Amino acid sequence: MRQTVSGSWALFRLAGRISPGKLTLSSVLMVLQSVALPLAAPALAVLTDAAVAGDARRASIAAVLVAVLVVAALTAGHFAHIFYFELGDEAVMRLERDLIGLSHDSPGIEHHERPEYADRLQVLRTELNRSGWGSMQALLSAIGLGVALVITGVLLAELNPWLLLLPLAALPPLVLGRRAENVLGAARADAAADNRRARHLFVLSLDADAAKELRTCGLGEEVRTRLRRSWDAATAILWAGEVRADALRAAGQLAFAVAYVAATLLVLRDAVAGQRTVGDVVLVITLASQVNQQVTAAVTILQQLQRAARSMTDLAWMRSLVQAQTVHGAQVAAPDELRDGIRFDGVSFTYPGTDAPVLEAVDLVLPAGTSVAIVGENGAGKTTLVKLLCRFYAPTTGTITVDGVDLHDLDPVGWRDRTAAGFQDFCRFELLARQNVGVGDLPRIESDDAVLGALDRAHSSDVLARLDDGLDTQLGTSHADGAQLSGGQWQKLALGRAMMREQPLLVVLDEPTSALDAQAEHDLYERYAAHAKAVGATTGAVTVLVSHRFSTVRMADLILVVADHRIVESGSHEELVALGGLYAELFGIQAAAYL
Ligand SMILES: Nc1ncnc2c1ncn2[C@@H]1O[C@H](COP(=O)(O)OP(=O)(O)OP(=O)(O)O)[C@@H](O)[C@H]1O
Repeated sequence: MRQTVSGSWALFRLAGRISPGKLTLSSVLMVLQSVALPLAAPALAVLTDAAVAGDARRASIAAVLVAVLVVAALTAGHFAHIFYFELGDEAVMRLERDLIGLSHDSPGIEHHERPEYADRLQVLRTELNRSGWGSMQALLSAIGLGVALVITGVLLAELNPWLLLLPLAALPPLVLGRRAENVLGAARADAAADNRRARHLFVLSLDADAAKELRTCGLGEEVRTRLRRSWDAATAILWAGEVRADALRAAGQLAFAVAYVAATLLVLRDAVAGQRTVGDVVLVITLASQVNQQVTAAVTILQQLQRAARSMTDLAWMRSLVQAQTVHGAQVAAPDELRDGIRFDGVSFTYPGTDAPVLEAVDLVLPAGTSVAIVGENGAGKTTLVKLLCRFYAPTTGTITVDGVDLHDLDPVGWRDRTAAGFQDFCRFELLARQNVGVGDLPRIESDDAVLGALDRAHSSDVLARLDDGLDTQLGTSHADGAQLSGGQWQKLALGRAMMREQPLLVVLDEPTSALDAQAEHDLYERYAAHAKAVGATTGAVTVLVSHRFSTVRMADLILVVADHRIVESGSHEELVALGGLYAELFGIQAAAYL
């Protein structure tokens, strides 16, 4: 309950920040809508008594009042809707902007890879899409409903205090209605397998690709028979569920009907005894039916608010997780060039939320101006090493220093500006071809010379030859006239992107050539090796390459073999082959496979 209150309050404050005027106006209109009907009931009672007494003037005034209140009830909500719809839309946009900020504004990516973060993000995205302005409606309705319940309660108590028990009688239809929903949900779950099978068979029957095999195997009738059987089975389960659900709903309504009649009789008895008027009987009849609706609305609104509050709490949790990664305090600017290189001293790393260390007490030196290859079996920790170098994570223990400065004291933005990176899971930016590559160095995104140079360094210029408008070609399926690229072509552009920065201190290539064939990768890395030497000579850049292809790896100045959470071997290709250890074994296996 505390979460619901604090979450609702957070939502209310958000609406207030967006537009205090719209919030006030829609709150007033919602309260008006909610109180109009309960207030119409006593007006109706006065109208009835005046009519019975033959007091035309009084009856006319009461009739006008009833009409005004009923019109207010019908229209105030409509006008409120216009304002809270805008408020809700703006709130969703702000929350989405918050989410985007959470995704991008931290130097690390730890939160992205935590299952709890991913779960909450998934729920939040669904909730924002699904409930949207509905949460805002629930919030404002709750305010109006609260006032309406108080008014109804006072009027009922004034008639007879026992009538305050009426809201309790509205609970059986509610509880049994929920049970009915569960029964239907269970029926839908039970029918899901047959439903899925039927849908699959239906799609199969219409599918152009399947048409050939269905004909050659003579499966047309068989598919139809199975489809009918699956539909029949699913429908029978759903039908049985519907019947049970309807019976439960009817039982609930019957329970309220009994209480409703009892309440009416209670006042009717007093009226017969002359203690109450006919108008009071009309009043109880009107209010009692409203109580049923109010209790149902209250429970629905409460559930909506609980969901909205959970979303606000999740968002706050995600915000605190991301803020914990935010760097505070003075930051050292990235050096203009590397003189010594990058050192790992006793670096251990365990992914947050897990127990097993991926790296343990790693000591290594990546000398300035060298190309370094990292090899090891799947899951050995190669990408983890790269992520630490890119400063996506902090080591659990130990330090990584860049020319003697702790990587975590370096300004993260400055370090990223001097990092060029190509990853296996690259992005497919659906932009113009020039921009797709140019985003690798944002200030030069529109520079043809820079983009063409990067593509050349990435050995990827051939992709342009196949694009109708060259660098001006729109890429991607989200555009009607967007060029469709193969996986390898997208990857080549991504490689070009990684080559955009001309003065990097760190070049990282983490299996960025998985969609290319062995020869293409080999040719490419020959270029990379030349490029690495060139930038190494000017900025002392370290080029780090992760690859499973030893023909490529052997070109590196230094090869690191990762196994058992450590660097188990390091040296040049010749040194490691001569050592006769794990590298020599892995190299031998791959060389034999290519013979
Ligand atoms: N975000 C994460 N959270 C928890 N564990 C992770 C995460 N990412 C990787 N791991 C684990 O860390 C270990 C090392 O993973 P890493 O991706 O560094 O291996 P790799 O050597 O690059 O493997 P591959 O050659 O298959 O790409 C694996 O056991 C993996 O399951």
